[in-house]
Amino acid sequence: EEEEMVATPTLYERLGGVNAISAVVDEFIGRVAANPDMKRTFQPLLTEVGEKGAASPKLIALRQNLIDQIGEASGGPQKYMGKDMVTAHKGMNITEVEFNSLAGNLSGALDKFSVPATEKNELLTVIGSLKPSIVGK
Ligand code: HEM
Repeated sequence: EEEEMVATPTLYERLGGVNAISAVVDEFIGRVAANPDMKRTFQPLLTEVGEKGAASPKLIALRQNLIDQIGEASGGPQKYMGKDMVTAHKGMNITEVEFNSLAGNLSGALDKFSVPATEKNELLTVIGSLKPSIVGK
């Protein structure tokens, strides 16, 4: 009898690769920008985007960092080159309420693209695991 060697697709592949992840990140950023809970911490970024629009270097860097971070964390070829999560959020004193509000924006972005529950929960679990490095730093 022949043995079938079928590789289990990575979360990255099941999400649809870099194009699908980029679309989710763009939707996520739009939701975060419109979320009143995010105003406190994201004001400097929002101000720069107000001045420079889509050419804002902060916005461009954050978008790329998020694509790389989600790509790498889900098993894709990307390499996250941003700050570690503690350093990136140091001094912000991010609360659990703010963290959960942002996670809700990611969840909404995944729903917008009809990402199935299995993949959605896997990604939210990966992101949720970063909470101790982000809240209260
Ligand atoms: C799991 C959840 C989160 C992830 C994966 C995440 C990821 C990131 C990444 C990759 C950066 C860029 C780091 C760099 O510049 O090298 C960043 C910056 C930042 N994060 Fe988060 N973050 C999360 C949660 C939060 C929350 C809950 C808040 C606020 C309520 C927040 C506020 C910020 C702000 C204000 C910046 C700086 C943006 C700028 O460049 O102006 N983050 N985050």
